[in-house]
Amino acid sequence: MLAYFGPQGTFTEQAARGFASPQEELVPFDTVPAALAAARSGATQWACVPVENSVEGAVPATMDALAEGEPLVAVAEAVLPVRFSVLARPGHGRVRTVASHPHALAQVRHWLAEHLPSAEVVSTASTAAAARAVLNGDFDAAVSAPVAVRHYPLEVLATDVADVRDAKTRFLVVRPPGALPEPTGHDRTSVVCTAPDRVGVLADLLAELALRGINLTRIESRPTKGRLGEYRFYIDLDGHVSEPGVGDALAALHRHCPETRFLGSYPKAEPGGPVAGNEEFVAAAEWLSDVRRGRGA
Ligand SMILES: O=C(O)C(=O)Cc1ccccc1
Repeated sequence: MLAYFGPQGTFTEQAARGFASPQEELVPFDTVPAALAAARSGATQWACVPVENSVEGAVPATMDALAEGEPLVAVAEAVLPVRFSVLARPGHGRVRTVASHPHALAQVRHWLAEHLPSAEVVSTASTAAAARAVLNGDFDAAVSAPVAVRHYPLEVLATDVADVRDAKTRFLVVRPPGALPEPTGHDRTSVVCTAPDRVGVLADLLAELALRGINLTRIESRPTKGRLGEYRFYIDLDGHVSEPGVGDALAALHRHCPETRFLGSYPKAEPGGPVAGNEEFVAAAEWLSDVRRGRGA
């Protein structure tokens, strides 16, 4: 069973269908924390959640829920293009209210200003929650994933709506810690480090990656919600924890930030980006091991 951020008809459902085998049961949850809780408790084996968008950035609910509570580890990612459909009840009158997930609304602001300038814009928990609410008569229109019309009998007012062409959203499939996916040569590793309050800690973290030739693909900070000024750094980098250079770098991050949580090493959805010179790390580790055993110099 695979939990996903629902209800039925979200972009996340679309992403989850890409991972799941045809016989896998997909179970919708109305919030990201609820989908993750299902995987944590063992009610489902996995959970699929949105993590970031190329236009709006991180999905805070996912970031916070992965850094807190029982650990979960990503085993796969998916990147989906996002274009929206605007849906309304058949035979609707003037559109006075339009609803969607905040990430969706942020990506259609110009379209709304041009086509529905007087409509009140309302945030909902997800794009599909907005479609469901339109069906229930709570709002007049929803900005939804194109698949939503398969689940909710609504009229399509517009398709292919997006202020920014080629916007993409990245999703993760997570599960409790277990055997890691095998390295593929095009992997990503995610960690979250809670930074101790000292001078230069962020520079130290970045230097550990740079001096090993490791490509940082993302860094985000979020408050820990404990003390003002206390932050977590979410770091994504190219490579797999089983590679010596990446493993070395993660150990170094842990030395700087004892509160470092491993969030997974998994194949990248879109291969590319420089790969660190793994062979040099392997050769250096073998050389060191020989030296230590008195077999080399
Ligand atoms: O609400 C959804 O459909 C989601 O899966 C989250 C989301 C919202 C906006 C763009 C991409 C994903």
